Amino acid sequence: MASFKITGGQKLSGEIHPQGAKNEALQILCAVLLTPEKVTIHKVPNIVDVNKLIDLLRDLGVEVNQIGEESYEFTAKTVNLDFFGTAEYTKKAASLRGSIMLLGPLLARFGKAMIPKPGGDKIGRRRLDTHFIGFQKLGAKFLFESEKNFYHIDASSLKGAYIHLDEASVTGTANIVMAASMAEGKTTIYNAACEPYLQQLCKMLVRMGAKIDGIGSNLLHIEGVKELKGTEHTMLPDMIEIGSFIGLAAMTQSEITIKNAGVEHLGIIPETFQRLGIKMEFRGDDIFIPSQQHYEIETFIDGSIMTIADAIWPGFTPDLLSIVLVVATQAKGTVLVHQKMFESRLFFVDKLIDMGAQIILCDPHRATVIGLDRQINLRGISMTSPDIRAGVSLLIAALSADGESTIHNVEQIDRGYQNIDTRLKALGAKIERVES
Ligand SMILES: CC(=O)N[C@H]1[C@@H](OP(=O)(O)OP(=O)(O)OC[C@H]2O[C@@H](n3ccc(=O)[nH]c3=O)[C@H](O)[C@@H]2O)O[C@H](CO)[C@@H](O)[C@@H]1O
Ligand SMILES: C=C(OP(=O)(O)O)C(=O)O
Repeated sequence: MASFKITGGQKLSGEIHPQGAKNEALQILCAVLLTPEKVTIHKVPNIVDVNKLIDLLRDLGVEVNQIGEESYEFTAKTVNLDFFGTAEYTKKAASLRGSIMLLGPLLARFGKAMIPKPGGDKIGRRRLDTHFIGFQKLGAKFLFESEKNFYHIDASSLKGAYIHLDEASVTGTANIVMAASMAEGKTTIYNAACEPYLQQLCKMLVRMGAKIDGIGSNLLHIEGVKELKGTEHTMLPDMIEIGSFIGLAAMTQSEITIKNAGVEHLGIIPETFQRLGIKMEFRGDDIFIPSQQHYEIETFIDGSIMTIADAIWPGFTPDLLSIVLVVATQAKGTVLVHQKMFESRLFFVDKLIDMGAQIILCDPHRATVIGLDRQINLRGISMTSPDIRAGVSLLIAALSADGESTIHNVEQIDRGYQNIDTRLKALGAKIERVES
């Protein structure tokens, strides 16, 4: 397990380039299985989860060719379905969440697929009903081997259907869209998730020959086609990284420019940080965050305490709530952070409390943060990163704190942030990676 040793209290400065979006990459990589033709993908982030998925594609027989630092060609001419039966598949597929999206394309193209219970962050219950109910509506048969935690799906042919999703699941929508893109006839998906990741996936599928209407909304109409062809795709900048960098700049009083941030795709993210009082300027497609000694959390119009809650897109993504929470610890004012989707994502606040933050964990979903307005600095401690976003929040807290901190289990952070220590060191951060 690797750790970061961090000496806090340094102001950072300079430019940072966001990586390609992790959660988009996981969808796009699975989609290469939909065609025997070559798919070229750019801005592929070099992060653990994405590299694991590329490895899995290779194991499944996909020809993988890295043609640049962040660019790959994938050709799924033949796919080795026997690999499903191997212990290696079980081990690898179970180690990340994104592997669940192998199912849709495999079902569409080969009529069968199987997967162990996927991994990903342990942030509460992460059910998969939406995925399997959707496949069943398209005519697939579904079997769950509970002793092995293994899901099997079979469909001699998929037929278009009307599907009202029980919840707007991000990966569930991606899976069903990919399966429906080659099903016979028309599929309607209502209550679809429409995060930029999904908009990007749908646009890519359309370039491959799919017929999809309603992209960007929660009502998708898909007319199945017999085959899909190759294409080229470029990932958007990672909006969660961008939000993390905005929070990092404010918390450490740093002047940072986030280059080529894809501002038009960030939805309500910049505005949410602005409501915490953080100043930023949009310079073309860059976001400039000036060094700020103080930032003051707004109240609602009636003077009541601000609540920041997650919601499905175009609401505020749950993946940035941990960052909002940590940034609020040094703001002036009070905010209620309400994590509606996941029930174990706020428990990391006990570490922030140990560092001196004023937080009341009201229940597993809600935490009230009373900002210190820099009257007291956080103090460095030793801690363990419980999940990817809490990990980065603790890193931000440690970079702003007095003294030294150690963050263990930084593999969690590496799942989603490309060379984060090296990139932050280039801005002046004091971080040392210690392998043990
Ligand atoms: C690999 C990947 O892309 N992971 C993302 C994906 O996970 P993933 O696709 O696994 O998450 P889902 O969208 O399925 O659901 C997330 C959670 O929200 C709940 N839920 C969802 C929809 C809804 O209308 N109501 C509701 O309560 C679900 O029960 C679940 O607990 O989307 C999540 C929600 O944006 C993000 O946190 C994850 O980073
Ligand atoms: C929860 C996340 O990832 P995953 O779904 O891969 O666990 C995340 O990216 O914040």
